[in-house]
Amino acid sequence: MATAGVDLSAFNKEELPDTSGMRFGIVVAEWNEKITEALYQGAFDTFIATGTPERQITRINVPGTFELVYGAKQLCEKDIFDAVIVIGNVIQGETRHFDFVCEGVTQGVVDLNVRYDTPVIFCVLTDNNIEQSRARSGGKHGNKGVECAVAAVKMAALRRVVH
Ligand SMILES: Nc1c(NC[C@H](O)[C@H](O)[C@H](O)CO)[nH]c(=O)[nH]c1=O
Ligand SMILES: CC(=O)[C@@H](O)COP(=O)(O)O
Repeated sequence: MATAGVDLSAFNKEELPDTSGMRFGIVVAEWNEKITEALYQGAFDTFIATGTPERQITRINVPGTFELVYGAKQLCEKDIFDAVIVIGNVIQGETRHFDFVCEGVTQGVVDLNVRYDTPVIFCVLTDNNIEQSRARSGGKHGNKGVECAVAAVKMAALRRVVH
């Protein structure tokens, strides 16, 4: 099912656990910052809405999506977060660079989820154009940052159950 027809911002707070005792890390790419800042705000607001104290949300910035993996690795190494979200926006240009950035961050996040006990949530928009990015960062399809924060909360709760 594609994003079209899905509201990425839709969630029922009552169906989520209280996050007052949880800590979340958010790694934000500076490339396409208008998009990544909107994604970050969606994620941050969702954590606050589910009860996370602001002091328990840690943000770090990296230059671009390709560096998200290194940033998330630094947070995972601390082993203090219930979940980490990586936020990026990759937009197709004239060359195949798009493919390699997307492949690199995708495989890197997979590797982090295998190597560390901290769920790393993939909040990377990989779009053909800026219009698609706008639509998924608070536009007609909602905000993927919200969707990914909900995923982070659910995975954090799962991690506590299985521990
Ligand atoms: N074109 C985009 C990039 N490119 C930069 C890379 O992510 C990386 O920072 C560079 O190759 C140095 O390692 N990054 C994005 O986040 N979005 C793009 O559209
Ligand atoms: C994803 C990218 O790195 C890309 O936007 C860069 O653009 P180009 O392929 O035209 O160099």
